[in-house]
Amino acid sequence: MNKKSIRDIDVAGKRVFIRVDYNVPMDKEGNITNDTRITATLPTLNYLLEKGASLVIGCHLGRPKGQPVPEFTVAPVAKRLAELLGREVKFAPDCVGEQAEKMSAALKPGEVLLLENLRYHKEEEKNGAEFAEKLAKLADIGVNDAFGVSHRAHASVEGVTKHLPMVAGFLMEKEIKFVGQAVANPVRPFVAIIGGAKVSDKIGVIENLLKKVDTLIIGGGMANTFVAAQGYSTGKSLVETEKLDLAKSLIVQAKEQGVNLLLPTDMVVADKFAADAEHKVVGLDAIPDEWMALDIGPKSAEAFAKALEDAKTVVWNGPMGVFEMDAFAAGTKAVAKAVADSDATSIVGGGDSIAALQKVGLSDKITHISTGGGASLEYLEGKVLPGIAALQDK
Ligand SMILES: Nc1ncnc2c1ncn2[C@@H]1O[C@H](COP(=O)(O)OP(=O)(O)O)[C@@H](O)[C@H]1O
Ligand SMILES: O=C(OP(=O)(O)O)[C@H](O)COP(=O)(O)O
Repeated sequence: MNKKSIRDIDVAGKRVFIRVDYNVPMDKEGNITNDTRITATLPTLNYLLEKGASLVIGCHLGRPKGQPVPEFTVAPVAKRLAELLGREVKFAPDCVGEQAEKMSAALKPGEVLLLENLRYHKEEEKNGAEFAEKLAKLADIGVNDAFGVSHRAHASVEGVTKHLPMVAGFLMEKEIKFVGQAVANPVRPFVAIIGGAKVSDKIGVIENLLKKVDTLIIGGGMANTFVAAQGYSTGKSLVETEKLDLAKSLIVQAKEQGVNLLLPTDMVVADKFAADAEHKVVGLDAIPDEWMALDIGPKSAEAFAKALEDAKTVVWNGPMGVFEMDAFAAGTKAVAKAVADSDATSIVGGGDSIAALQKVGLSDKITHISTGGGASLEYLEGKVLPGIAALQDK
């Protein structure tokens, strides 16, 4: 890596601003259901603390759209982080401003301060210069250990580096190495699997992925837009109507480029978005008007698993269905098992994808679990991620 890391800087007695990706899955009561994204940063945090730094940690949770929405407070993260570090984690109720400045100025070596959700301010996602400057005031040096957010040119990821020199943490270094290696010269057949719910965000990467992979499997919420694009009626399923033309064009591009594009041929549909919903398996031409597709069906799962049998490189982001509810977890489970059983080099990324893998107990069968979903897809596309580009050169 041609970027500086925390090994290249002296942090003794300094306040270090660390951007992390603690966008962890939570249940309705606000309990963290998977803390991989927190534990993955512990080597960086412990190293800096041992070297005599104090830490000002910035993160986001969900998409509160620039408002202080209580549901998205990172207070539960502060509690879990304190347990994992075995030391007190102070909490600043606003990530910028007088109180945050006072709290960060009072930090002694070895002390840790977690800032409230950065996305409570709209300037974070807009990469506002003033906001970035306010964040920079909180520390002497910056560290980016948030690979999962490095595809976002946000203030705490990109803008802040104009006021605070920023270097890579150990997690960032590891992600760049593993994701980069696997996709630089992939052993073929190379299969990418895309699912999940962030359709408008991630459908854009497919065009470039088609130039790299031999097979592309699409499931989860992402598949519904492709199903609708083929002319089927999708009832109340999650569909990005603005992306229907793009989906149609991607189906054509896959054919032209000789990529084996696998879309679901059957679905598990439900009468509501709930764990106790009435549900059944239907063909694509039989999705009832008032129902929604919440998982791929068994025939699709079988076809996807078959396509993974002889894969040599697999990159996967986004669950095949609403795996958090048992009735809609079978598709994700089947694909996870097929990836685990193959002898491919496998990279599975994304907060919910990691949680899905752990739920089915197959995490240790994956070559690299990446903390970034969208970030690893964009890295795989060959894009320069703004959060990485902004780090100090060696
Ligand atoms: N058919 C579907 N309809 C609605 N939501 C879905 C569907 N399939 C999967 N999901 C949801 O997608 C979410 C994960 O999407 P995403 O954030 O893109 O993945 P990741 O966090 O792994 O990057 C999960 O919470 C899952 O419930
Ligand atoms: O969860 C994340 O991405 P992912 O769902 O692609 O893994 C990151 O925290 C980025 O979040 P964002 O997609 O709301 O910018």
